[in-house]
Amino acid sequence: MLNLLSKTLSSLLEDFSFKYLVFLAIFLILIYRWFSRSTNSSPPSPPKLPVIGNLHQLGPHIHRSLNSLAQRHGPLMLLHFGSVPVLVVSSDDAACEIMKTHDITFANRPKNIFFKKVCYNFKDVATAPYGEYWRQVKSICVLNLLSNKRVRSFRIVREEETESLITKIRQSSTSTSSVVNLSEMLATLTNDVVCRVAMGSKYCDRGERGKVFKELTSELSILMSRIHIGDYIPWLAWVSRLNGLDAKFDNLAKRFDEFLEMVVQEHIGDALIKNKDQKDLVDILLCMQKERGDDSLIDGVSIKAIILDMFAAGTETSFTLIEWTMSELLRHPKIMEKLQNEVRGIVGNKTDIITEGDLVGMHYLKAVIKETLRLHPPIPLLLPRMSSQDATINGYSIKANTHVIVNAWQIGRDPKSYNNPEEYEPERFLNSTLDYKGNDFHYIPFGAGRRGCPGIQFAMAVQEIALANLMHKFDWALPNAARGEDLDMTESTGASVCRVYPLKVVALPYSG
Ligand code: HEM
Repeated sequence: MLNLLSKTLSSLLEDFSFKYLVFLAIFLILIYRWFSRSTNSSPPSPPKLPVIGNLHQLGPHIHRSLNSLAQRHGPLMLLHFGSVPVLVVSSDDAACEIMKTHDITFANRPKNIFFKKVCYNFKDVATAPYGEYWRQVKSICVLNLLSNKRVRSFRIVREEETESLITKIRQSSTSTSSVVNLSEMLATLTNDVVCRVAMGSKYCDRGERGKVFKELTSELSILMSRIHIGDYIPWLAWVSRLNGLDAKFDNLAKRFDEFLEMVVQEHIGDALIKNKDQKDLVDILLCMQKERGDDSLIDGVSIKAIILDMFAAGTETSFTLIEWTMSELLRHPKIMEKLQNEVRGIVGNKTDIITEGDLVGMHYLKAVIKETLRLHPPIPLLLPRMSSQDATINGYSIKANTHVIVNAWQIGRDPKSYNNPEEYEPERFLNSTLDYKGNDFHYIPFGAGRRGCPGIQFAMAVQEIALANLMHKFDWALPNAARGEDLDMTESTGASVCRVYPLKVVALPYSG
C-alpha cells in the first residue's frame, strides 16, 4: 500500500514537473523572441544555401526577383549574396529611414572589382567612399556642369543636337514603310550632348577615334552589369581570372584611360586661355588643378575619373528614359495623341525646331516623363549603398558594412501609394506636387539624400526638348502596322534597365 502510494505520488510529480518544464521553456522562448525582435533582431531573411547564400533566388531581372521575395518577407529583408549581407528596402517608409533619417550612416558605397579597375580605384563621384574627397568632386560637378545655371547655359547644345536628331529621322523616313532605329538615334543624342558639355566636342564624329569612343561606351554598359563572383565570394575570385572577365575589365580600363588621357592632353594648352563661357568640364577641372596646386585633392587621375562618371552615370540613363517614354506612347495611342495636341496646340505649325522657350505650359509633357520614370526607373535598384556603422532601422539591427539595395521600381508600383499602379496614366501627375527630387519617398527614380543623383536638371532638360520635338515633327507607328499593345517591352538585365530589343518605328513627318 505504502509502495503504491509512493509510486502514484512520484509519477504525479514527474508528470507535473515535465509539464511545468515544457511550459517554462515555451514561455522563455516566446519572451526571448518577442524581446529580441523588439530590440535587436535582424530583419527577416529567406532561407539561404551554404556559400552562395541567396544568390540562387535572383533571376535575370533582379528588381523583379527582389519584389517577389519582399512580398513574402516584408519591406526590410536581409539577404546574403555569397558572404555579403545585403539589406533590401522595398517600401517608402523604410527608404525614408535609410535615405533621410540615417542618411549619413548609409552614405557609403560598396567597393566592387569593376569600379575599382575602371573608375580609377573609386576616384569618380558615384563610387567614391563617403568623405572629403567625394564631397569635393561632387560639388565640383554640381557647380560646373549640373547646377540649374550651368544646365541653362548649355541650352544651345541641346537645341542643336535635337535638331540634328530630327534631321536624321527625316532623312531616314523616305517612305511610309521606312523603319527607323529610334533607340540608336536617341543613344547618339544623349551621348553627343554629354560629350559636348563635358569634353567640348562630339568625339563620336571624329573618324577612327569616334569609332573607338562608341565601342568603349557600349562595352562600358555591358561590362558594368556583369557579376564578378569575387565581389560576393572572395575565395572564388579566381573564376573570373579563368573565364576572362578580369582580363575584359583590365582591357576596358586601359583603353578608356588611353582615350581620356588623349582628351586631357588636347585640353591642356587651351584650358587656361579660354574665356569662362567657352570652358567645358575638362577645361574647368584643369584650371582648378592648376590654381590649387599641391593643395588640390583633384589630380590628373581624378579628372579622368570624373569625366568617365559623366558618361557612365549620365548617358545610358537619359537615353533609356526617353526610349521607354516613346515605347509607352506607342502602346497608348490616345495618350500620344493628347500629348501631340498639347505640343502642337502651344507651338502651332512652326517649321523650325521647338526651342526651350516653347516648352513653357507643356504640363502634360512633364507628366508623361514623370509617369515613365515611375514605371521604368532607368536604375530600378538605385546605386547600392553601404552602412558605415551599426544602426537600428524599424527595430531591426543592421551591422556596419551591410550593403543596401533600395527597390525604387517596386516602391513606384506600391498600391498603397498609387491607384492602378501597373497602368501607364500620366494624368496622375497633373495637378500633383509629387516630384522626383528625393522629398517624396514613394517616388525616387533619382534616389535621395546625400548620394542622390546630381544630374536631374541636366537629364530632364534633354528629355523635355527631345520629346517635344519628336511629338511635334512626326506621327508615329510601329512597322508592319503592328498594334501598340503588341510592342515587346522585355527589359534588359543589369544595373540600368533599357529595352532588350531596340525600338524600331515608322516616323511620318507632320506638316500641320
Ligand atoms: C534619367 C536620367 C538619370 C537617372 C534616372 C539617374 C538616376 C540616378 C540614381 C538612381 C542615382 C543613385 C542615387 C542614390 O544612390 O540615391 C544616381 C547617381 C548619380 N547620377 Fe544620375 N541619373 C540620371 C542622369 C544623370 C546625369 C545626366 C548625370 C550627369 C551628367 C548623372 C550623374 C550622377 C552621379 C555623378 C551620381 C552619383 C552621385 C553620388 O554618388 O553622390 N545622372 N543617378
